[in-house]
Amino acid sequence: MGGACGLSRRPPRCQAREVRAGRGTLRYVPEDSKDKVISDEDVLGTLLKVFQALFLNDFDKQSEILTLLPEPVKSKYQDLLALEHQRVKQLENRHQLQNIFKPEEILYKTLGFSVARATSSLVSAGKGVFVTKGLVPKGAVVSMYPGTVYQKYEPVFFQSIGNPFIFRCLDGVLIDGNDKGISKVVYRSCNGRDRLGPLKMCDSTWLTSEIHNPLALGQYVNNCSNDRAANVCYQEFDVPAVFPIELKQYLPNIAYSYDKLSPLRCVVLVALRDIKQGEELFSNYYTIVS
Ligand SMILES: C[S@@+](CC[C@H](N)C(=O)[O-])C[C@H]1O[C@@H](n2cnc3c(N)ncnc32)[C@H](O)[C@@H]1O
Repeated sequence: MGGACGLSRRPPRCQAREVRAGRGTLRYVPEDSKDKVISDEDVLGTLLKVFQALFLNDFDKQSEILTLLPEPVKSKYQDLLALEHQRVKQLENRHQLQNIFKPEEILYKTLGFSVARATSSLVSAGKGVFVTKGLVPKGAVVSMYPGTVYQKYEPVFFQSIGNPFIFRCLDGVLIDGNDKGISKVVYRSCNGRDRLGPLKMCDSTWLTSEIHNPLALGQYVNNCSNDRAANVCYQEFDVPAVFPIELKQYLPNIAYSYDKLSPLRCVVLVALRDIKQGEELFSNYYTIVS
C-alpha cells in the first residue's frame, strides 16, 4: 500500500482511465483539458471575484500592502471601493460602510451562497461541509482544498502517518490539508518563509477558527456512498503568473519547497448539479495502491 499517498481523489466525470503498471495503478489522462468540468478561466474568474471582494471588505487593514502596489492598481481599488460605498449608501448603515462583513457574508454577496463546516449528516463521519445559505448553481466553484503542496519526490512520510487529509493530484502532486499537528507546523513555516514584508503569499487562517477565505474548507468534504451521490468534484488549478500579488493572501495553498518558476497548484471543488441550502457536499474519493 502506498504510505504517503494512500488516498487520492479524482473527479467522477473525468476522462482519466487507470492503467496497471507493475504493482501500482497510474492514472492516464489523454488531454489535460478533458479532465476539467469548468475552464481554468472560469475558476480564475470566480477566485478573483471572491478575493477582490474580501480585499475591498478589509480595505482599511490593507494600507501597508496598498503602498507597495503600482498607482494604476491602487486607483482601481479606490474606484471599486467608491462604487461599493455608493451601493450601500442607501442603506445608511455605518456598520456596512465600515466594511465589517464576515467572510461568509462576502461569499454570499459575491456568489449567492455560503458554505460552512458542521456535523456530517452521515453517522460517524465526523464533520462535513454544508451549503448554509443560498443556492450553488451547477458548475460553480463551491470550495477550495487548502494545504501544503508537495511534489511527488518531496518527503511527506511523517506528515502522512494516520492523516486522512492527503489529496493526490493526477500528476502525483500531494496536498496536505490537515489543520493539526505536524501538517499545521509545516504549512505555517512555509507561509513565514515566502512572506515578502506585509505581502503574504498565502492564507493560513484556515488553520484557525476564523478563516479569511470562506471557500477554504474543501478538505472536510466527505466521500459519497450508495445512497449519497457525489454533488461536487475536484478540479486542479495552477495559479497563473498574472494572478494579482495583493490577492495571493487569500490562496489557501503553499509549496513545500520554494520554487519561483513553477505555478502554485490549487484544487477547487466544482458543483456537479444545483445544490440547495441545507444540503451536505459529497465528493468522490479514490484510493490508489502503489
Ligand atoms: C478528508 S476527511 C473528511 C473530514 C472528516 N469527516 C472529519 O471530520 O475530519 C476523510 C475522513 O472522513 C470520514 N469520512 C469521509 N466520508 C465518509 C463516509 N462516506 N462515511 C463515513 N466516514 C466518512 C472518514 O473518517 C475519512 O477518513
